[in-house]
Amino acid sequence: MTGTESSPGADTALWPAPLAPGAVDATVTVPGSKSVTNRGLVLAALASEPGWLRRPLRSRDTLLMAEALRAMGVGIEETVSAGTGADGPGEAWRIIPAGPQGPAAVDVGNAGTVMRFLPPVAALADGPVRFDGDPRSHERPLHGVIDALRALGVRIDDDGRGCLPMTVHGTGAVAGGPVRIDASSSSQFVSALLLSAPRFNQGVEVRHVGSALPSLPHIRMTVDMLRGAGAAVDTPESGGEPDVWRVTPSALLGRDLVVEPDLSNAAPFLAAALVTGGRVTIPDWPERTTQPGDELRRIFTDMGGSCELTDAGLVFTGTGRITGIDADLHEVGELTPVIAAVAALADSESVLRGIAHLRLHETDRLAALAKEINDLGGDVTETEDGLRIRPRPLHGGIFHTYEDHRLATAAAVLGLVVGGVEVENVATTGKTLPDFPGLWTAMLGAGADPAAAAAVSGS
Ligand SMILES: O=C(O)C1=C[C@@H](OP(=O)(O)O)[C@@H](O)[C@H](O)C1
Ligand SMILES: C=C(OP(=O)(O)O)C(=O)O
Repeated sequence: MTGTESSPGADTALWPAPLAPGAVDATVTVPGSKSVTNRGLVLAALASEPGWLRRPLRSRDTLLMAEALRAMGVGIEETVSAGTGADGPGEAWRIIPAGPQGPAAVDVGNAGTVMRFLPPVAALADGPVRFDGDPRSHERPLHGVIDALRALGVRIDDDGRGCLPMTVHGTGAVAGGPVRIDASSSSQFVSALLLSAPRFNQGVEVRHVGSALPSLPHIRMTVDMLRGAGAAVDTPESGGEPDVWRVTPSALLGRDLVVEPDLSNAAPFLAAALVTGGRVTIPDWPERTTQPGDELRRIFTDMGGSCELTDAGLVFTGTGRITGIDADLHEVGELTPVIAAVAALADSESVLRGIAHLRLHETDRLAALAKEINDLGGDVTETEDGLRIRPRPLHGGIFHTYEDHRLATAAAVLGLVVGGVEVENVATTGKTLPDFPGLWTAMLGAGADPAAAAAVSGS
């Protein structure tokens, strides 16, 4: 497998988003979590014994992570497990730790998790590791990781902008110790340092200095998974200082981990129930999780739906009525595009706050959402830290996606109830969601007619 085989490239093809034939009523099995899969791969690669990842996400971001670890000498075998119950049947990856070794070359694509989580791993390699990726990877911030590793004694050659491309000159060991970083532009800086820290000679003490950290649930996920692999971690929530995390040096255990469904990628499917007044069931929704997507239960309930966690999974029901919200999405920023799409279809204004850092995601998500929804007749304005969305009747047209998977799924939600929405480069959803168009049309069943949407737009 390679990460590049599902690369979105500069695809300008248009996908006629299918109109919903009526109220959606479907069960949708959502593939595994990107964030859990990529943390699981890194921790397994640094462990002192082999481990398993079951039901891993197989998408561009996770295949790039696997390829990069292989390039550094880690063994990753893909098997199909025939077991029953929680551990099978299904795909399972066996990870055999080795190295890490250089020289190696890593293609990060546009995966934040790969470009941020792997430089500390490369610092432990016994040779140089070159990092490069999509053009957008040259613009996404990496200074928190670069500056921290340099402060910990690691040599890095870059062009001085705090971004890719760069080469990390691993020497086989990292001293570790205390480090201060400004992670206000991405929580992934903190997660990156913590994930490799058990293998640093002195572990690490990461102190965030700067304005508020985004995406705290993702840092909790990092801590939770580190502890699951046997690491000792002190956090602000476990009685430590605010904005300080400490990891003690230790061996990491090889785990047998079942990856939860990607709850952020459940967003468009739940939104389909909300905007069509239908019902969608997502099997295997965890009772407890660190995934930010769990907040969808509260957010989409506030927007007019209702949900119940049953033995069959999360059952989410819409009434057809959609209410605007005033919400701080600072901790759950990756949910924004789909929430913005739903808000554009609501019966009252929405204000989405606390998400200025989305300007540095796959694309400038605030600018892109405002432009694309407005081009369909909407009224979206950018605020200093988010979006103000005043619902207006929308019409069909091309929705550009800027190689951003979440822009494409947001457009599909609009297309359920707005005739003639055409989504540019829907293949970009492959960053985290394999075969999104297939899952989407299966959800809509036989009644969905993509041609109808294409006909309305005159394409
Ligand atoms: O650690 C992770 O797995 C992620 C952290 C968040 O990044 P930021 O803190 O950069 O927003 C999130 O948006 C991203 O999709 C995944
Ligand atoms: C911001 C995201 O991804 P990344 O891991 O590339 O930062 C995202 O998936 O919404």
